Amino acid sequence: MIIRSFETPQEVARATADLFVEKAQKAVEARGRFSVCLSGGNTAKAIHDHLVNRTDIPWEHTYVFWGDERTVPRDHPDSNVGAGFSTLLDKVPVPADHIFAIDGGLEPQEAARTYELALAEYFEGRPPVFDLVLLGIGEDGHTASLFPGTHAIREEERWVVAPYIPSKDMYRITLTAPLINQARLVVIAGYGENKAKAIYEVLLGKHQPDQYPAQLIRPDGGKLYWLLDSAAASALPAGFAQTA
Ligand SMILES: O=C1O[C@H](COP(=O)(O)O)[C@@H](O)[C@H](O)[C@H]1O
Repeated sequence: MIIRSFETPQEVARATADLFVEKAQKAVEARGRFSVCLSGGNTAKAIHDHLVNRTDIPWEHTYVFWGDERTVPRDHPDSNVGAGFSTLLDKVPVPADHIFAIDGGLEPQEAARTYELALAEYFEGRPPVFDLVLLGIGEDGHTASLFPGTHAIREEERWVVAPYIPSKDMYRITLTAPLINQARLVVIAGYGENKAKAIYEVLLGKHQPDQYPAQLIRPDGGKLYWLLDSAAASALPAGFAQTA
């Protein structure tokens, strides 16, 4: 695991975009395609702002998925898929048939099953291995839509589930930790002092994923990067995170 801290959120977004580009180029060189999973939230939007300006991404060989979605249609302001389009995919030349959106407008369990089928088809029945999974972190320690105290965090078999989230009073659709952990690279990006305590607990606290689900993210054979701004890293001991 590599933990880096940067002065500003902008630098976090730029560093994440740099890893995206590096991984995309290497994946296309090695396997002819790059499979990436996007996240939602403000952190994702800042990363997308950097990605739209890059001219060195092999978009025509890129395949796009999402790590989680809210149970709303794509044109709803809360939709992670909608935000992914408006902040990134509408602005870059990814072929439309390379985009695999979670359908938040469906009944939640059906949306989860439908996405599992889409993954099975894309990965030709083999366990999905994404080249890159981008994740955020919430101030309650959630990542993707793996929220504290929900059944999703104990899931060991399914690839996609649709838990009810009491703190949000809604269902979410989310990839599960075992699926995310098969990725070649996972990047958890976060900024803001409001996340500092959760980040400390995830990285240095007692192992209690039921309370801090981001503790479940430990890629099996791949790499994990935490990219934080100085505020998000402020509860970590000096020297714990590498500074840029
Ligand atoms: O609800 C969600 O929250 C996390 C973190 O969002 P942020 O706005 O604090 O960056 C996000 O990664 C996840 O995809 C989203 O659905």
